[in-house]
Amino acid sequence: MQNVVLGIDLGTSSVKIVMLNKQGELVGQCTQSYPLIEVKDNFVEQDPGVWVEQTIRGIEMLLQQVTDVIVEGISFSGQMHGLVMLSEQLQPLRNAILWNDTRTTSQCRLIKDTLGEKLYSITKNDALEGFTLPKLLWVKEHEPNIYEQLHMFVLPKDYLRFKLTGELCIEPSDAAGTLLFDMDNQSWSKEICASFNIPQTVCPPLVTSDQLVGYLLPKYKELFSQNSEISVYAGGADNACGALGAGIVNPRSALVSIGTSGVVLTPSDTARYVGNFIHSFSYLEKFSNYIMGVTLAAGESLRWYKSTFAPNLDFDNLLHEIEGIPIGSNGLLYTPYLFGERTPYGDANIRASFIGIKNTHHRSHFTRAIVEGITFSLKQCFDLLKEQNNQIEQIVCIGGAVKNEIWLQIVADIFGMPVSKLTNEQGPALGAAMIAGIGVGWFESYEQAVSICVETSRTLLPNMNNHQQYTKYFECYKLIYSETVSINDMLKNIVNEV
Ligand SMILES: Nc1ncnc2c1ncn2[C@@H]1O[C@H](COP(=O)(O)OP(=O)(O)O)[C@@H](O)[C@H]1O
Ligand SMILES: O=C(CO)[C@@H](O)[C@H](O)COP(=O)(O)O
Repeated sequence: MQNVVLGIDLGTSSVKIVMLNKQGELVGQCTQSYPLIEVKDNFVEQDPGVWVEQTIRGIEMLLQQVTDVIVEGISFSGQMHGLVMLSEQLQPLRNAILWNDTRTTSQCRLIKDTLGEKLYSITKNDALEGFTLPKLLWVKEHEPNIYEQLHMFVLPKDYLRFKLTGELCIEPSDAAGTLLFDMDNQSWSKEICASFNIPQTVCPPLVTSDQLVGYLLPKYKELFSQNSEISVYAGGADNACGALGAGIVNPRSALVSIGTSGVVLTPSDTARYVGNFIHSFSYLEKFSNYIMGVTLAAGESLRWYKSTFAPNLDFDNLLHEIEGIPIGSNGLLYTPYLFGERTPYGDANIRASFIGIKNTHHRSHFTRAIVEGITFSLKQCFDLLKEQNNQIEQIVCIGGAVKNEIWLQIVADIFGMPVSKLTNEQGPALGAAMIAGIGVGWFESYEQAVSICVETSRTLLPNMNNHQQYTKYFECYKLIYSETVSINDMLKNIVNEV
């Protein structure tokens, strides 16, 4: 019998559950997928009930694989910003509206016009379509009968935790992504709530990430063959947990996460507005912060491309064919703007392009261009973070894409820096398990948890010849946005007219 904790990461494409022991070893892991509900352009939703069902299914599967364990605690990580609206009976009033849903451009304009400079001084962020407040205002405007029934909103992992414990709360790393949070005071902003006539009672109670918030409800505890209670700790936003799970605890390192979204993140001493659509959010410890750039459709670009043009191949076979293709895909460039883009453009209208197609290009050139384009987009984020933090000397890469070493080498070559991968690339779920480990008293601090649980498995060095070639392509890549922005605006108008 060994004692373990569980980390549950409610990702966009799937829930990942890991089981961690006190020595920092993963003794089991399991993934369960769920679909996006894309009702129309710019609308991306999920059914919160499915998150709960798939999590329970995942726990059951994990307990079949790994027996003879006593689970001491559980904690959570989750996709950020998603709006889950609860009625007075604490039932979801509609599907969750996700972080990559960009229907809220006019609500973002309203937020900027109403708050002016206060938006930046209070939230330290721009008003972006993916954040939670614009979503609330969209529902208020377009579905007033639903908005009237709102008792409280929560974010995805907070809903899942609520269903498993009966306790409702949120913690600063996710509250920071709502645009209703006062970053300096680490509290809900009375001023922002009042500006939009939002009663502060709809904001969930704030706790800290490693705080004990309740126990697993009896009907779920029955899944585990143990008598002792299972303690539940709040957890954090997926990018904060991913950074913890990757050992990013000081500004000398940066995280590159390539999941559905792409993220480049580095810790920051202060909470401050940066500009260029760099996000500035709370990390897991009180008054700790990070800054990050986000590519909306990173892994999602490859998923979309594979399902549309190579549905019968798995990711490994699809990516295998890019090995023989030259750097720059023989002059083919891709911009990953399937949902619009956050950093550095903050533009929900822009759409993806392939530029430079010629009759000698085969599918494998397109596949390589997709991978290179996603990575160029992350390099743009990285360059902006470097302007803020010139101490970065180490990059750790996590997320689904890390399964492929060809892609990881492309990251090292485009960034021109060594890139490390971890023994366990499930960064956010590991980070959540580490929070549970701190909660149950196994680890004294986040730093100690990192030293026990995080292990680099391999560091890929950049090929500087390749980097130089990529630098030329990168200069072309950066021009595509400004060259295509007005075409995409025209196209949007035509589509809307038809
Ligand atoms: N074997 C693989 N090789 C390269 N990329 C992969 C592989 N498997 C999955 N991916 C990429 O990882 C993405 C999913 O990453 P993941 O971290 O699970 O996302 P999320 O946390 O958003 O659910 C997929 O969309 C795909 O682009
Ligand atoms: O919106 C953001 C960050 O601001 C996304 O990074 C989401 O948090 C989803 O993450 P993944 O599911 O892609 O890991």
